[in-house]
Amino acid sequence: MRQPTLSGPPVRPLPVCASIVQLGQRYLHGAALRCQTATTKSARRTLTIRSVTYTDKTLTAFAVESPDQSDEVLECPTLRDKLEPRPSPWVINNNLGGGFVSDEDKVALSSMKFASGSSAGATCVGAPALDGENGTMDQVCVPLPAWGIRAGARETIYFNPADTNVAIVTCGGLCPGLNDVVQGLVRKLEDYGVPDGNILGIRYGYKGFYDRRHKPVVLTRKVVEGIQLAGGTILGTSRGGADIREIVKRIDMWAIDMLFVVGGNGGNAGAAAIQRECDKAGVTCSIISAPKSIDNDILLIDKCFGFDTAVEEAQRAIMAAKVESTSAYKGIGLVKLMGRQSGFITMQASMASGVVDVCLIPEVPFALKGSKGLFAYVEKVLEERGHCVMCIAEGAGQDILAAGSHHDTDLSGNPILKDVGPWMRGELKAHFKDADIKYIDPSYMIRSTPTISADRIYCKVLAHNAVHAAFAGYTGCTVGLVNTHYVYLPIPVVIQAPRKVDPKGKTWNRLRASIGMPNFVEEDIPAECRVYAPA
Ligand SMILES: Nc1ncnc2c1ncn2[C@@H]1O[C@H](COP(=O)(O)OP(=O)(O)O)[C@@H](O)[C@H]1O
Ligand SMILES: O=P(O)(O)OC[C@H]1O[C@](O)(COP(=O)(O)O)[C@@H](O)[C@@H]1O
Repeated sequence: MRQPTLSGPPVRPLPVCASIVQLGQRYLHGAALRCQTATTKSARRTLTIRSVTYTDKTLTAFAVESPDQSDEVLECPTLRDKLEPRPSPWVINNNLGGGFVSDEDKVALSSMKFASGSSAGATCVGAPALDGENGTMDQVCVPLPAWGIRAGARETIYFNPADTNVAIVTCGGLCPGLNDVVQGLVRKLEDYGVPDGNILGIRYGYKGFYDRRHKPVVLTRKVVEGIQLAGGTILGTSRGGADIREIVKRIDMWAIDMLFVVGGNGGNAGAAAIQRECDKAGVTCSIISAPKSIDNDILLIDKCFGFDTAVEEAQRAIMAAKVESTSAYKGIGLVKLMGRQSGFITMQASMASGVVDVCLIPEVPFALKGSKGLFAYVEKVLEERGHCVMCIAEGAGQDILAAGSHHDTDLSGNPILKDVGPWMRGELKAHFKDADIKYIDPSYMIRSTPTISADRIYCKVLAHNAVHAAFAGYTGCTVGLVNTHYVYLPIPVVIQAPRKVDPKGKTWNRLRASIGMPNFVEEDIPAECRVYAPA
């Protein structure tokens, strides 16, 4: 495995405060970044943190300090020293009677205390601070403080709503819930008192800031009425084209006070870069993100919006595969789902369905041939059950089908993978001559659907909390659900690497146990302990 390369100034060990892990050029921030931690405002410390590059095969987990031993908070930067404090418009009725969140409120970033590293699913127990010199390179343990900032409406705000100009942009691939978030942002901004005409929707992603063909549109409560009922994004989205200096020029020119970015790892890297450029150029604009990823690959947060909808929608394809495969002699139903480097949709959709026999994800390598290989197992399933349902993530098996070949990248720098679905169908056909193989690829159908109720609520709360964050004067900050509580997190912390399924974790283990699936490579688990050992 490739070793990390370090950049930035000489490093001293950091007891708290995350290090920035970069994935190749895509997340290259250049200089070392800074983040702040504090127990109290007076004790606020600024720590220089270094830049580290890991391979995208590395699993990143957080070594969170124990809440009973530390008061340290993972702080977000603020613009407060440049702004005038003023009372929230809801002070008069104590926020409709619900009260306000204090800046001193905090949420524990970890709700687990493992007895030891041998507890099921334990990660980073007793891990020394990150880096490649310590620990394995399979998992990087990034140290984090015990607490995060609690999200929500503050009693003191730092922008005058009547004079506030706002921009909203959606970036990257589609995901259910984009319209819900846009609607939630606009409604909450108007609730604060931002006037009609002051909220701009940027068209087709970041490039909409400066592409003359796509002028921004004005968003009002009326414009966003009912948009949550449709999939996609009314603003449009795109990959690539994030010219940060041009974007900051427009932010300055249009006197934008708040920018809301609805994006994934890439869009958030862009948001972090915009925040740094604003800082450098002396432009006072609060940059807040709502983390979006259908792959569910944002670190630290419980899940991304739209993920539950995607899992739900995937059921239709999996059920079709079940029906097709059971209706044929030696039927194999093969479903490919999205997931470039993270197999969350495939794993959870397989688990939910109760009909999947084989689940393949990018995080878990497999061999096709040999006594412990995939085909030997499918043979056994066909013999015993008469049919086989397989669910495969788009990033699975790339080490076999793309071995030695070069990956092109899309406009945002994401690898364009070899298409595992048709490849797997071909391999199955060649091996199982008399099997009836039906292949289903519902990828874009899944990402373009409107949200189910749970996601609809999640999107609203994320959007509302994003608006509260901006009015509270935070910047460079994202909103996420952590252990079921809403938290403000510094953007660089959650985009250090894509979040991945832990092959040794409980969720993957639970799936394997429930579908009775072995690993398809030699493994160090004793034979008698394997869930299923093909002869
Ligand atoms: N490291 C980066 N710095 C600045 N902008 C970036 C970076 N990575 C991606 N972007 C921009 O963010 C936008 C969305 O990125 P992309 O990877 O396509 O989707 P997502 O936000 O869903 O991960 C694109 O316009 C892309 O150019
Ligand atoms: O064809 P597109 O639009 O480039 O998208 C394909 C990719 O987008 C995703 O749906 C999500 O990607 P992002 O999070 O980068 O937007 C991946 O699962 C998939 O590999």
